Amino acid sequence: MSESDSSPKIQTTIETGDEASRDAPLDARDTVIETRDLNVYYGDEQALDGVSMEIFEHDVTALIGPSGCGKSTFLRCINRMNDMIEVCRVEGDVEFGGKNVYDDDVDPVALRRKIGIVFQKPNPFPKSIRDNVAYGLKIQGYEGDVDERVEESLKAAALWDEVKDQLDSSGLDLSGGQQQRLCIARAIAPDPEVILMDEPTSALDPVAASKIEDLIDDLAEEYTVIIVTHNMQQAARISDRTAVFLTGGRLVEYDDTTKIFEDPEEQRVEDYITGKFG
Ligand SMILES: Nc1ncnc2c1ncn2[C@@H]1O[C@H](COP(=O)(O)OP(=O)(O)OP(=O)(O)O)[C@@H](O)[C@H]1O
Repeated sequence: MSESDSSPKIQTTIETGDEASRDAPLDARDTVIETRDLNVYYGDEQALDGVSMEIFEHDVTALIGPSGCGKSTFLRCINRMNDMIEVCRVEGDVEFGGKNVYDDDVDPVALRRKIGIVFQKPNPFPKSIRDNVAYGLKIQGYEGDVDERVEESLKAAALWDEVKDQLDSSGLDLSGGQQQRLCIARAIAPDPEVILMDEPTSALDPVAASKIEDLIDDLAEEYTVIIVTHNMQQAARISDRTAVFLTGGRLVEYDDTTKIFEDPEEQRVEDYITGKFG
């Protein structure tokens, strides 16, 4: 059986207690993802060192830190994108909705529908706009109205008004910012719980980047968003909580974004944020 036609093994609903929403105070949000003592190696090189962290529902969580400190590695562990890197070895737990995503009975393809990912460089398929968004739906054997879902996803990605009359044109003909929103629509279509974003605006001009930032705020009404960014102003602007990774793949401080940027506990974090290194 191929990965794509196997039935979803990952739990697809998250047990939440009280009605959680973006309006809930930060300390009242439910845990969606929890890592415990996560260690990741590429061959002999350790990229993450004992990372234990909870991600909360409807949060925008920013992962910041200097180059090579393991932010992208951490992000890719959450939906098992690191499985595709042969030399990569993961130890420890990554729980999503209470289930360890590294358990043998978890289907990584089903997991990636629940935890979508958007990369730094927009990477639409060389297909029509419609087919780009419908791609995941077709793989999962979606039984609803595909065109309706494509429209909903493009609306949720703030792209519908710009492309509704050209759904059969190639996704590659769009501008960089539009291509990135198309990739966001593609991630949204299978109805995920979590959207991972790895520096989603760093390849875009400031206007296109600002549109994506606004969109992230809207997306958090519906989804949980985890974003890697090198741009500290961006982290401060758009995130609820910020995790600071430093050299050696260690999570050094994780707190409400305001606390991290205004009054961090760790001198090293203050030094990093104020530009003393990094
Ligand atoms: N595919 C890979 N094969 C081997 N080593 C890797 C691979 N990907 C990452 N690494 C190493 O793991 C460490 C962490 O890299 P990672 O890309 O996770 O850091 P990062 O904080 O996201 O960096 P950046 O901000 O530059 O994107 C680095 O030393 C990097 O060289």
